[in-house]
Amino acid sequence: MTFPPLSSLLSPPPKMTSKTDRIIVPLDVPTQEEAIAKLDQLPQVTFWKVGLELFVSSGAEILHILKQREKRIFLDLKFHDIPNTVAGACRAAGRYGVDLLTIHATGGRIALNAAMTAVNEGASQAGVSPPKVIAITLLTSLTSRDLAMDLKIPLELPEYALQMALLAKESGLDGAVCSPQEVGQLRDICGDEFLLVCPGVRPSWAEAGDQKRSLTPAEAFKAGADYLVIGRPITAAADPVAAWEKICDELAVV
Ligand SMILES: O=C(O)c1cc(=O)[nH]c(=O)n1[C@@H]1O[C@H](COP(=O)(O)O)[C@@H](O)[C@H]1O
Repeated sequence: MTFPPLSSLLSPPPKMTSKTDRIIVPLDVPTQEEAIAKLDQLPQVTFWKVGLELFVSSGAEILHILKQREKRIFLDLKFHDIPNTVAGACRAAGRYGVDLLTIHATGGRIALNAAMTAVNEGASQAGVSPPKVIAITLLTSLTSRDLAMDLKIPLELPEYALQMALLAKESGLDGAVCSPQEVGQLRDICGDEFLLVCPGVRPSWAEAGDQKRSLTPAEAFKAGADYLVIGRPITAAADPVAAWEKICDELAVV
């Protein structure tokens, strides 16, 4: 008799979860104290992202704090290195018992394979569920011009993002990170089981900032995103609670 993986018991699949539980808010702050202040300010947020700024400045303790509060955790460290180094980092990250972990697809097939093996080893050593591992396709701050002129990639941007997602899928990853502008195409081609997480989401009333390929939250879900990452429109708003509620209200009517 086979049992479902523990991770699927802990985190219901996106299609069974409300849209607001599928919004991930990043803790893009320089100190643990500021991160805790955000958690206190927005207790209704169920899924938080810990990224490079907070993890490099404050370490892993914030992960334990989030677990104590029964939050889901996206550990967004965007690993990008040779296979041996990526595997070592993934083995360590697999021990934390987080829900999502990022790695750059451009690390290549061998690094992606090694990441999956290592994350499972780390999780089983620690007796926790392994995170879903998702690949960065093309950062949402980049434009078609950047791709062609600076990165010298001779593909149209949507085609490049798709190829990176397919590489991740063939390498056994659980999903990909993409902009909302590419998510529809990736959903059609990669299928319903492939997890698609979209940052670069902007309500119509929010500043774009450094995000270059945005859609609104409603448009991003409609196009096929499983999860949205929405930061500054909420966290940098004059009233973050009001901004969160406004986004939830806008999603409730679509
Ligand atoms: O992996 C990510 O989460 C990520 C990938 C990407 O392509 N673009 C992107 O913006 N992100 C992250 O998503 C968050 C977006 O934050 P805001 O631009 O403030 O909404 C940041 O924490 C980024 O690090």
